[in-house]
Amino acid sequence: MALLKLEHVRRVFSSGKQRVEALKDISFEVDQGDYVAIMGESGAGKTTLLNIIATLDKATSGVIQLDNQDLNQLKEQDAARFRREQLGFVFQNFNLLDTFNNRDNIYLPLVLAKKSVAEMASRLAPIARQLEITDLLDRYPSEISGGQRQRVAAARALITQPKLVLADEPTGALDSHNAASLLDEFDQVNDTGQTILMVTHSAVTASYSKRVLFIKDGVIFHELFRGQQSKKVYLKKISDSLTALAGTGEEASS
Ligand SMILES: Nc1ncnc2c1ncn2[C@@H]1O[C@H](COP(=O)(O)OP(=O)(O)OP(=O)(O)O)[C@@H](O)[C@H]1O
Repeated sequence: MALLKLEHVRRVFSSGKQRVEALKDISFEVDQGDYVAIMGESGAGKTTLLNIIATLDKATSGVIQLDNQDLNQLKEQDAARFRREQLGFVFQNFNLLDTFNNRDNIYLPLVLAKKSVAEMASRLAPIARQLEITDLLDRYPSEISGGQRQRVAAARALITQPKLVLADEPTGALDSHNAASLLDEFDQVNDTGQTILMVTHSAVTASYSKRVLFIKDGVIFHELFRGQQSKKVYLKKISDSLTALAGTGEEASS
């Protein structure tokens, strides 16, 4: 059974006479344990889609369900709690609080959920080991590298044991070495059964996923599955698909 289900999702932004149909008709399912990358050119609707799944925005029409719960029907106060308890977020710019040390940054969602210090510590230990940040926990975000900061942010996303991790350009601010090491960690996290949905512009980043959805003008234009292919072959197919995607845009506008 699908963990996340979208059916005919549409999002229209209107202000005055202007009307933008950011998402026209999006349907897809994500099973538990899947690792899905969403790609598409600027303005394709990726952020809009991620915001709707994150309950930060509502669809104009259509159905969005996580674990059979209808997200478009959530009231704002329930949505805040839903986000805290069911979702983990990893952003391009880390979004860590500079006045908190790394441990307290990671604990924050559990503090909001009123968990005990003992429980927070016992949850953190294995995650910190896996992400190789145990020795960095007493330092502040300003005292560690970008790659390490993103691993701290990943720990904060995972510590609530979310049903779904949403990552928005998680490697966008990282050099290729740090990006590769973060994505290796994501792979291991996914191997433990954690479901991940990631928006990225990078074909290399997307090649770590099990499946890529390509969005164009608010619809799903194309889909690739990694299956048993090597990462190299999968990466080539992702790059070719991006070229085809850009090509159809040029044809359409010429
Ligand atoms: N609040 C808004 N009001 C009006 N139009 C909007 C709003 N937010 C997004 N749009 C429009 O919806 C479309 C999709 O935008 P979206 O931000 O989802 O694209 P994207 O694929 O994430 O782009 P990028 O890769 O540049 O971040 C664009 O045409 C954008 O201008």
